[in-house]
Amino acid sequence: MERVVLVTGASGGVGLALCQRLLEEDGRIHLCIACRNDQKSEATRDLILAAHPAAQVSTVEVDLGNLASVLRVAQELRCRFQRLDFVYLNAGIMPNPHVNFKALWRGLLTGKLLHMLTTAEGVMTQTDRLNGDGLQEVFATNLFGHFILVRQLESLLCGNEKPSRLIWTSSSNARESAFSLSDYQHAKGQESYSSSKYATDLTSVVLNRKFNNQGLYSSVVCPGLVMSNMTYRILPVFLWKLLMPIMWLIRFFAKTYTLTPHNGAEAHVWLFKQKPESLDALVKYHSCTSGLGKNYVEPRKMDVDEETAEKFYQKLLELEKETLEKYSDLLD
Ligand SMILES: NC(=O)C1=CN([C@@H]2O[C@H](COP(=O)(O)OP(=O)(O)OC[C@H]3O[C@@H](n4cnc5c(N)ncnc54)[C@H](OP(=O)(O)O)[C@@H]3O)[C@@H](O)[C@H]2O)C=CC1
Ligand SMILES: CC(C)=CCC[C@@H](C)[C@H]1CC[C@H]2C3=C(CC[C@]12C)[C@@]1(C)CCC(=O)[C@@H](C)[C@@H]1CC3
Repeated sequence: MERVVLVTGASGGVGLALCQRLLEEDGRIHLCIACRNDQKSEATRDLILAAHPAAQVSTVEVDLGNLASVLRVAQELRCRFQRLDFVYLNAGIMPNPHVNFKALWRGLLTGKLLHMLTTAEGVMTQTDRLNGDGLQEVFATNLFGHFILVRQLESLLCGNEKPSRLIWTSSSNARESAFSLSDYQHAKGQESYSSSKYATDLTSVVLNRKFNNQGLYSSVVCPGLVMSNMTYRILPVFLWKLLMPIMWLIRFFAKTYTLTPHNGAEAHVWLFKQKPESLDALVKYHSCTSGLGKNYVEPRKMDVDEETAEKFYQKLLELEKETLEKYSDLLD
């Protein structure tokens, strides 16, 4: 029986490249692409089929920043499939980004420039806002919508003959100092993206602890710095055009400057081929590209405190309970 693979954020960037690369690895998979609306789904499906005419590609529509939409798509997936083998939790946003060029300059003087260029630590801030569910938009889209999706799909992910896999697109921008248990949605700070990605790392660690014995394994990856819609929105186009030659040069020093979505999907594809039992739940798998363009994967231990992870998970469960009460009419 063919493996069923669900990819969120499949309409562009890393998600679309991942879909194409997965079909190059195994043309027999059933690929289910999740996009925000049916025009995007159809356009994405057509693009994928143009390169892989014999592929089995189906579509679902979900807005991960809208809990009613997440509950509806989970119900639809439960009706359509008996099992999901891989779920790539890849959709993500970084709204209203602001780059602090002075910090980069200071980084140059203090010898921290390379670290800043690869993690954006101290370089980037964002302005977040509340979404229609009354949640912080970045937390809701990058993490909580995906968390609810996973929980609603438990019957398709747990207790199968073969293990099922969750693969979260996190980031090397995930930082403990941007995250706080008392403000886990990051309403008060200006690093909502970093906080949401750290929260993703914590969630994956706990999901492994809770679900490995039911045959569900979770991993986190960082695609490296990829030029995608998300990154292009950070600076004006003319500035990116000026910076591009420098970025290609930086690649000789910074292996996480993968730059293209194809390269960025390296760790995702590598994980597709690994036995889950051989993976380390406390490791993030980074896509890397050498100066000469060779792709490879680098495992790096994550900076996560397991006690904080457990406390955060309890908070996610409380928020989940409130959500399910609010939307009880959408549940079976
Ligand atoms: N680019 C980079 O350098 C890095 C990216 N990442 C992560 O990689 C992932 C993919 O990003 P990337 O490919 O770069 O960026 P893109 O903006 O190209 O892709 C983001 C994808 O997420 C989808 N998406 C956004 N919001 C929602 C939503 N509310 N509901 C459903 N889908 C949504 C987008 O759909 P739509 O087309 O409708 O907008 C799009 O398909 C993200 O999680 C990002 O944080 C991590 C590290 C570095
Ligand atoms: C390359 C030069 C000389 C200037 C570009 C400055 C910034 C625009 C750039 C430096 C570090 C970059 C970076 C990201 C975005 C663009 C930068 C801030 C990310 C935050 C993109 C999303 C991620 O998840 C991170 C892994 C990236 C980290 C580095």
